[in-house]
Amino acid sequence: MEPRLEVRNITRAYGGRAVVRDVSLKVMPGQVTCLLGPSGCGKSTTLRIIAGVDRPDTGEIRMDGTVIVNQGVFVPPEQRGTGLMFQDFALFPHLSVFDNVAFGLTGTRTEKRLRVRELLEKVGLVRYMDNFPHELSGGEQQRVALARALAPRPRIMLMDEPFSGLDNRLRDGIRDETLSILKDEGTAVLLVTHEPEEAMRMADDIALMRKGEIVQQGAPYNVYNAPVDREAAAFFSDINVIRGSVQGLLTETAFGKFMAPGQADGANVEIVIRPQHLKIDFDRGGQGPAPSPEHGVWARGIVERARFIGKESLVEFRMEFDGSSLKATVPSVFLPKPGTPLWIAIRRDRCFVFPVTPKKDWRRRED
Ligand SMILES: Nc1ncnc2c1ncn2[C@@H]1O[C@H](COP(=O)(O)OP(=O)(O)OP(=O)(O)O)[C@@H](O)[C@H]1O
Repeated sequence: MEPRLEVRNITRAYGGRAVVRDVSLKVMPGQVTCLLGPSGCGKSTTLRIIAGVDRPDTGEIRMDGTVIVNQGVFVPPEQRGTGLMFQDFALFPHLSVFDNVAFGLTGTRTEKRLRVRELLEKVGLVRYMDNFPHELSGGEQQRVALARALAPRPRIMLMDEPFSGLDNRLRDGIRDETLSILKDEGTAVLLVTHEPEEAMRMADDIALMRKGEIVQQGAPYNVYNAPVDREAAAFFSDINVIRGSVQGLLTETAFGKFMAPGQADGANVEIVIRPQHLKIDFDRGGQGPAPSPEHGVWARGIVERARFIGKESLVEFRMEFDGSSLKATVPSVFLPKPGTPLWIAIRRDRCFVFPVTPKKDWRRRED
């Protein structure tokens, strides 16, 4: 199938600093693709280039196979068939809800009326048709903005952090509602967000961006469960990191041996594991549980802190073998006292082994 949108190798620099580097991505018809990454990584610039309000220095963009941007071609924004929705959704304050939604529509009066009604029914706001934006709540205004953007049946919706201005309590509901309307309309969507939870909730496909580059693109399940590197893993959740060096394709650690395929002897590696994939067991008089193929060797840690964080408990340990700290999450309420010795094992099927990279927290804003 032909992609609805295909971006090929676009780059963009401001004042000599590259903010979009060789970005390629595809959005398939009817699919929601999330461009996910920390603040400042170049997501909005990429979206602006696709919308046509900025131009790439190099690269090409195609819509349904037709070139809309390259070195010799530049289709103006209004001819691209894109719908736009931003955090600041800016309805026209002097126009009624009906006229806001009808704004970009062409056709006869009857055709326009039918389309506006259809969309206002979908977003559940027919009764506010004659009201003005200031008479609506933030969530309702958001729904009008969605109806307005969808009214001319765009080939693709470009959405830049459209939910970040909304109250936390409203946000999940509005996200789900928006997604079902987008799916119902069969619109392809490229949605920019810095929130992994939002991307996991909305996307059929996630393009993970960092420092101007797409580092991984795939289904949410794959991006979460098969991250390309430690930073990609850390972008979605807290992680634990255990270090080791490789001998004969294996890394020896306090938790036993781990496979390190493709790594040379002497290479330093990091074993990355999410807190929900640590196993905890009781001290049993200082013996701990016996090793098993699934869990490998158990290691003893001392509880430093335990907190209930809603649905699960987060327990922090100081490990006896090297004084490092590890975090484990446990479903429901499990609040051992600080100082309690417990044993920890690692789910072998859920850890990732990566070559050592310099330490950096990608959730922070990039300079
Ligand atoms: N018109 C511009 N002139 C100069 N620098 C710019 C311009 N637009 C963006 N930048 C810089 O490019 C980098 C990427 O910005 P961009 O807005 O694309 O990032 P982002 O990932 O969308 O971040 P955020 O979520 O904070 O908007 C930033 O360092 C920003 O300061």
